[in-house]
Amino acid sequence: MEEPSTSPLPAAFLDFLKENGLDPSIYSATDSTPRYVRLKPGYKADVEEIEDEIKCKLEKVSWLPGFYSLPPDVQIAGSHAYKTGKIYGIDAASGAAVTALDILPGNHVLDLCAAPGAKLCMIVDLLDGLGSVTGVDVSQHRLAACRTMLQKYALGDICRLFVADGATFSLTPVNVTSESKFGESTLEDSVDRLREWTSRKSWKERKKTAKAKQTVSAELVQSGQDPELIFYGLKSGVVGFTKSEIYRSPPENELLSYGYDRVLVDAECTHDGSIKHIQKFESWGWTSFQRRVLDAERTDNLTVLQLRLLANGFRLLKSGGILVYSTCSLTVAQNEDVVEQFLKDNASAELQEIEVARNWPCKSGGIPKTLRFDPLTSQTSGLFVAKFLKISGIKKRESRG
Ligand SMILES: C[S@@+](CC[C@H](N)C(=O)[O-])C[C@H]1O[C@@H](n2cnc3c(N)ncnc32)[C@H](O)[C@@H]1O
Repeated sequence: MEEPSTSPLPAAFLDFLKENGLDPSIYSATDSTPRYVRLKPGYKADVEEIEDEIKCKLEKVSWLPGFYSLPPDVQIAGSHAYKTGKIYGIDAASGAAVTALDILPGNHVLDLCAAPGAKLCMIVDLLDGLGSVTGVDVSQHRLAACRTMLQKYALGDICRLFVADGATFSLTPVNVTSESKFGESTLEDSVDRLREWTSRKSWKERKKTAKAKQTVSAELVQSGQDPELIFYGLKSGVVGFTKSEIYRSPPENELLSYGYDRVLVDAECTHDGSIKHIQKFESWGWTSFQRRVLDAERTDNLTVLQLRLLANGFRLLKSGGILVYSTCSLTVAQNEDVVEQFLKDNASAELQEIEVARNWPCKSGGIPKTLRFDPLTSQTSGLFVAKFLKISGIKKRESRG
């Protein structure tokens, strides 16, 4: 039996903070950190009604359009507004990371670590029905939760979701090369074109799922396995295409023209910036916390994964496109060190100032232009954010003189 913790922060976590040079006082305001909701566009007129229902005022977040804060103890999950998708819970720092992407309607966006999907929903809202979103996650059950969320908020139309390893995912956005795709196919395969997505599975698929359930490791996609398309909306560019057209990986040089306009790499991390996540271990057990968060070998593997995710997301970005890298860890190893190594490896990556961040309540990261949100400074969950532009290598050398 584990000893119940008396301190708000367990000793093991304090050691972790010390080892990583992080000041524990950033968590001192955790109990008063508000919770945040985003109002689905089009429901502004319903704010008063929502306030009446949850018996609490929705305070506008002055620096983030569409966001409202609530006292931390207010429950929204049972409310009609939540159940009908008028509001959804998303931390303001997460909203900031999505805002940094400068999304424009019509953009083709890749979300490389998409589940459970709060940021993906916000991305879809910002696209206003134009463009597409490709969500990728290695975890089947987490991505299934993302699919449920898209359906609940009626946001699935322009989305497709793949269970895949984001470090090797290679599919380009839909529609961009649609003419050439159709051009390559023959009349014979018109019968194989994908129809509207349905949750009803064919006998073959049911058999495959049942088999996968027998193996625990099958829940996470294995490296080298084909991406599994688990959802697509009517306007996501999948309907009417054949599988081979959708699964076509273009040559590397085509990516500069036909890659994604925007890529979000909200990478897997130790989640140490999210005290809510850390506190879950109170019930899960601090022994598993040691194993799942603090283990040095796991952290080393994580930083390798983060760099691979970032590099692959950037590879899939078109020239002139924007990538945002974020983690809810506050360690230098998972943030600034990853960014530094990535910039060394990628001559066409230019770290960008996040212009809209001028009035955001956050600090600069250890590398100029990067940002750090923490509970004390920002009244949000902890988050690191870095924004990159993809330029041509030649231009970068010129601009450095
Ligand atoms: C910080 S969470 C993402 C949160 C999500 N962006 C959101 O806003 O709800 C990190 C995610 O990365 C996923 N992940 C871990 N390894 C991955 C990999 N190799 N490829 C893709 N996703 C991965 C995890 O399953 C997890 O869902």
